[in-house]
Amino acid sequence: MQISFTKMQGAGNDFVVLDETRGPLGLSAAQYRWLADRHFGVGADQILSVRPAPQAMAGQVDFEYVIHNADGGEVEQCGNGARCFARYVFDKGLTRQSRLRVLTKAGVITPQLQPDGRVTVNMGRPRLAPQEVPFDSVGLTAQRVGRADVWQLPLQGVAGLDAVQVTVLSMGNPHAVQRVDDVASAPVQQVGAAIERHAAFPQRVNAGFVQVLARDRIALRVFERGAGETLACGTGACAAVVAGILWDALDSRVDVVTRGGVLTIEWSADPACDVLMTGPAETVFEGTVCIPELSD
Ligand SMILES: N[C@H](CCC[C@H](N)C(=O)O)C(=O)O
Repeated sequence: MQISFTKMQGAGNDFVVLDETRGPLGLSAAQYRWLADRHFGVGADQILSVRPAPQAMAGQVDFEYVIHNADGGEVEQCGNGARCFARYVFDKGLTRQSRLRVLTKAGVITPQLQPDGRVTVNMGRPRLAPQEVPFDSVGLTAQRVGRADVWQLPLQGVAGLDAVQVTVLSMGNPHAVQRVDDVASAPVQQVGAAIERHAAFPQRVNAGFVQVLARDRIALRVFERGAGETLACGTGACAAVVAGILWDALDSRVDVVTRGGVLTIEWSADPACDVLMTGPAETVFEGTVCIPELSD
């Protein structure tokens, strides 16, 4: 199947963007995996599909945004992708609005294009209850740090660790966030992979590693569910700042330094309040590719 695509990146988290406004391409999980493959396909952390608003929500939302991880699995939310989504539909002339209502599996988000080229997205409120993540806490113990539960997550001797201490929350997708002294030397590959597939997370999880640099600045690395470590994770940055504020370690506006760039996250510390994320969104190149017939 010959298709056109646009390659984009937001703080180094990279995407293949597909225009499905004239109808779905009907790709299989194996074909999403092929598109994401950095050797046999195009290469990306996630595949983003731009679809029209569902008929049932005409007038309530402007577009539907569907996300697949590099492993081919569909997921609820992607923050860096949301900024690229907004940049894409505006630059392609699919909208003349600079503020959009975008339907995702996790609900409606509202990206806003900024005059300086960055994009601000209202990512909705954080979900803190274990069952909303989902996180199976049966048999696990937690201690309170500030206003957060910090769970003792047993590991079978991974990287010489018997356990890690994580705060667990959802930004529509699941996150387990731990504080480390130095992100550069943190065992992200080994420990991140063990957390991603830990039995306490029935739908797996994104594993964040946070170093607090100041009350308004953190460094962050994320081992993403279905993609491995990425240069940046937008929902991971939101989750890390929410956790840090609940730990009483951060103020309400935080610059998140990732390996691919800086994101700015704002949250007022009220669980009923939405999280705002601001960051870059860039088009890298346009292309066409012939996707092989691959079934799951
Ligand atoms: N790996 C994530 C989806 C992509 C999130 C990330 N790229 C972002 O910018 O939020 C998950 O499985 O929930």
